Amino acid sequence: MFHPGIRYATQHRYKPRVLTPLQLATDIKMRDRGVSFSERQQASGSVFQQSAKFFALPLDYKLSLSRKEYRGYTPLYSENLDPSSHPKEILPDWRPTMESLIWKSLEVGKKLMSLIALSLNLDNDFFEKTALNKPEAILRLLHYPGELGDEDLCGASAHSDYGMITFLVTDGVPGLQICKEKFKQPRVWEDVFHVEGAFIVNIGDLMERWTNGIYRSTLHRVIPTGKERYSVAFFLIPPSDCMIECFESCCSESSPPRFPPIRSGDYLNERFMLTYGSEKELKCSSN
Ligand SMILES: O=C(O)CCC(=O)C(=O)O
Ligand SMILES: [Fe+2]
Repeated sequence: MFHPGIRYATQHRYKPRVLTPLQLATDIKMRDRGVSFSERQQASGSVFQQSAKFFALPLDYKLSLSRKEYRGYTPLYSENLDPSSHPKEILPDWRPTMESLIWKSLEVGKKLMSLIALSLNLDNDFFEKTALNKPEAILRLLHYPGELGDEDLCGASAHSDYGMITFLVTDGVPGLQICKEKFKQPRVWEDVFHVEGAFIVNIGDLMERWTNGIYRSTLHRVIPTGKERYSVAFFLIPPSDCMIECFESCCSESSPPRFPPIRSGDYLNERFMLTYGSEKELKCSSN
């Protein structure tokens, strides 16, 4: 069954937009969980096939799946649209392909979060019992058409992701960059190299708040290279009623909490509003 908290979104990317990461180019071995390297490659390979088929569909059809809240199709030059139904008749393999990637990514996410919990002196199942017991997850398929020409066009402007962690899979076309020292000027941008079969892992802003900056969300962006590019981002987000408050192990008298406690859903709504500009459209579900 499709988890009610899991969403997928499709997006043509061109214009600057706000979204997050600590970016570790990590090959997470799914073999441990019974998923082999080649199965994982197959899963992301068929996701890219479905993604390309989707973005090649007529615009009218894609617009019929326009974004509601943060789920659905967002056309070029807009952050205002998304789908209420799935392209099931036109792309019969769409749903199983996406669901398969979502569930596999969730398994990897749980495993990674248990290691992060240990590093913070928390029980290894801390996140599994709290933030991951009913997680929100968004799978976002991105398509960067690749034409250059307008100087203002940018793949994705500098941002950090909002949630706990993000997994990124790209088709290998360059463009993704990170800035390791986000508070220093001038910013130094480094290319993130493609590693076949690996996830790029971004730490999101909620982890930065929870850990008082011990896990820092790293600034990233996508610059246009003139080449068509596809990527898939899996955002792992705590349920909206999850309270994000500095962990005891991450603060002390000399290092007091830098961020006030906030509900995950409130934080996300704030950020989505800044990105998309309309409260009504962006309200986070509170399931
Ligand atoms: O396309 C990419 O590689 C990055 C996308 C991204 O940063 C995002 O969707 O938040
Ligand atoms: Fe991002």
